[in-house]
Order: sequence, then C-alpha cells, then structure tokens
Amino acid sequence: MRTDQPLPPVGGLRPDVHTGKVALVTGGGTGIGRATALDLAAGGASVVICGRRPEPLAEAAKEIEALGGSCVTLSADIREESHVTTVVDRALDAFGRIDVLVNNAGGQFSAPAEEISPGGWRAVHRLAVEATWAMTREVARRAMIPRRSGAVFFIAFSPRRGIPGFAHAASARAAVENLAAGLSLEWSRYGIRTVCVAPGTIATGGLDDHYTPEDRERWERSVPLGRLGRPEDVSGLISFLASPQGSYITGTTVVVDGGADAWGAGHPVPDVPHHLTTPDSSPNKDNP
Ligand SMILES: CCCCCCCCC/C=C/C(=O)SCCNC(=O)CCNC(=O)[C@H](O)C(C)(C)COP(=O)(O)OP(=O)(O)OC[C@H]1O[C@@H](n2cnc3c(N)ncnc32)[C@H](O)[C@@H]1OP(=O)(O)O
Ligand SMILES: NC(=O)C1=CN([C@@H]2O[C@H](COP(=O)(O)OP(=O)(O)OC[C@H]3O[C@@H](n4cnc5c(N)ncnc54)[C@H](OP(=O)(O)O)[C@@H]3O)[C@@H](O)[C@H]2O)C=CC1
Repeated sequence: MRTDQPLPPVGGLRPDVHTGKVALVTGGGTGIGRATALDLAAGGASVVICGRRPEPLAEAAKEIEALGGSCVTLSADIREESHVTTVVDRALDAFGRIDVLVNNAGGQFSAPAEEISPGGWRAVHRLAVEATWAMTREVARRAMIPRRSGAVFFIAFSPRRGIPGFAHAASARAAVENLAAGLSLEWSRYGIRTVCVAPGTIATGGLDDHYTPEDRERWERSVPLGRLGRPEDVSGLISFLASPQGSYITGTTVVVDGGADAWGAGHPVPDVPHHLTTPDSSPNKDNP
C-alpha cells in the first residue's frame, strides 16, 4: 500500500485562509477528523474537537497547539442530546462563534444484511444520521442562523451505489447525502452551505482496527489510482470547501476516492442461483 507519506497541512491554500473562523469537528481526535482539525487549524481556524475517548483528543490538541493553533477538546458521546448541547455550549463559551461544522464522527461493523439485528441497525443510524442531525440543528440554530453564515460538512461513503456488508451504514450515509442537498434549499437563505464529502477507503487507524489486511488489499485493487486514500486527501478537500474558494459549492456531494466510485463495488457480484433470476427455470413457475 502506498499511503505512507502524509501531506503537509493546508496543501496549496494560504496559511491564513481560515483566520478568524471557528471549526467544530466531531470525532476530531483520530483519523480523518484529526487530519481535518489540523488542516483547519493550520489555516488559522480555532478548533473544537469532540469524541468519547479523552486520550486521542488530548494528543490531537497537542499537535494543533504545536502548529500555533487554539484547540478545545471535549469528551462527549454525540448520540446523547445533552452531550450535543454541552459541546456547542463549550464551543461558544470558548470562541463565541462556530463557522464550520464537520460531522465526521461515525462507525459501523460489516455484516450480511440479513444478520444485522434491529439493535445493530439502530446503533449505526443513530450515530450517522440522528446524532449528526442533532449536532447540525444545534449548531445551525445557535451559531450559524443568527450570524447568517456557516458551512456544514457531512461524511458519506464511496462507492455510493451500495456496498456488500454495509447495508445499514451505506443507507445511513445516503441519508446524509440527501440531507446536505435538502438543507441547501432551506438554509442558503441564511448564508449556510451544506456539503457532503464521500471518501473512498481511507487508510486510518479506524480502518486498521476494524478490517482485515485482506479487506484492505481487495479495496485497494478496486481503486483506479491504485492506492487507498490518506486522511489528508479528505481533510485537504474539506479545508478547500470551507475556504472562500469553495464558497459557490453547496447542496452536493464531492467524492474523494481515487476513482473507486467510477468502478463500483470493485469485485464480482455475489453468486445467485440461476433459477432465482431466470423466470423460465423457476421451480415454482407452474405452482406460484
Ligand atoms: C470494494 C469496495 C468496498 C469499499 C468498502 C468501503 C468500506 C467502508 C469503509 C469505512 C471505514 C470506516 O468507517 S473506518 C472507521 C471505522 N470505525 C468504526 O467503524 C468504529 C467501530 N464501530 C463502532 O464503534 C460500533 O460498532 C458502532 C457501530 C458505532 C456501534 O456502537 P455501540 O457502542 O452502540 O455498539 P454496541 O452497544 O456494542 O452494539 C449495538 C448493536 O450493534 C450490534 N453490533 C455491534 N457490533 C456488531 C458486529 N460486529 N456484528 C453484528 N452486530 C454488531 C450489537 O449486537 C447491538 O445490537 P443488539 O444486540 O441487537 O442490540
Ligand atoms: N476510513 C475510511 O475508509 C472511511 C471512513 N469514513 C467515515 O469517516 C469518518 C472518520 O473515519 P475514520 O477516521 O476512518 O475512523 P475513526 O474510527 O478514526 O474515526 C471515528 C471518530 O468518531 C468518533 N466517534 C465515534 N462514535 C462517537 C460518538 N458516539 N460520539 C462522539 N464521537 C464518536 C471516534 O472517537 P471515539 O471512539 O473516542 O468516540 C473517532 O474519533 C467516520 O464517519 C467513517 O465512517 C467514510 C468513508 C471511508
């Protein structure tokens, strides 16, 4: 795998591109969220990051402060509405505004669709859709609508057509893609942009912890550019979208996946018994 060279923060953007802005990144202690918090801070934004575990948050804050940035960390489970309120309280207490919200926290497990229990389905949708909406609503109402400005990002998946083993997760991400589109119709009048970013498979600790090397090799083979993504491939895009250069982009999904969405699931469709797909050979044809 050829993803080992991290990119410097803020790639080609000016180092003061986000100066004066405040960004809230959920799940900002690790992986894509951490890279995004670093990129936004390297562009001059003050950053608030939250997640359940305090340790990764503290480490990310140290890196941000080493860049000369300001970072507030908050240990919170965003599935709890009271935690969402507390995160927004803390961000507003610390910096007085929130200009950019990156709804990055998310997670799932891989399982055949028919084996996903109602509780497992709910756990994934509760985080990816309900908690994301709760945070978005709170930030919009308290920080963005009153100032008539803001940018909200949602994280989806590529490929976008469906992914075997991810029925719950891929459908949840389709919901947030639609949310980005729908909110742009309602919130452009408040100067709020809503954009969905759909990463392909990105080499993060989260991926290492939850998927096998075989999964990764298979995914790598399905990427036309021939490598998995780096967290910085995603964070650089978000930093651009949050900048003035991105100010005409809203209500859409931007895919960052090395071309994977152009190829689809990237492996043969699962075997299906012939008689189930050919009406003439159905065993029940004469006896429906
Ligand atoms: C080729 C191109 C392709 C390309 C393919 C691209 C692949 C996409 C790549 C994406 C990569 C990433 O996102 S990498 C980032 C990954 N990070 C993660 O995914 C984090 C790991 N996941 C989690 O934290 C959790 O699983 C999460 C889903 C959020 C649920 O958290 P909870 O604390 O609520 O979980 P629990 O309370 O333990 O369980 C809640 C319910 O879920 C069920 N559940 C939990 N784990 C389960 C499991 N492994 N299998 C079945 N069921 C499970 C439990 O039985 C419960 O159901 P009941 O018993 O019925 O109540
Ligand atoms: N890596 C990939 O290939 C892809 C990832 N994605 C998505 O991008 C996002 C980031 O993924 P990645 O960086 O790889 O993975 P990580 O597992 O590193 O990131 C997930 C982050 O979300 C936080 N989080 C999870 N649950 C909660 C919660 N209930 N409340 C608050 N924070 C929470 C985690 O912190 P903590 O556990 O401490 O709470 C962690 O920091 C996720 O939504 C993921 O599904 C999308 C496409 C591809």
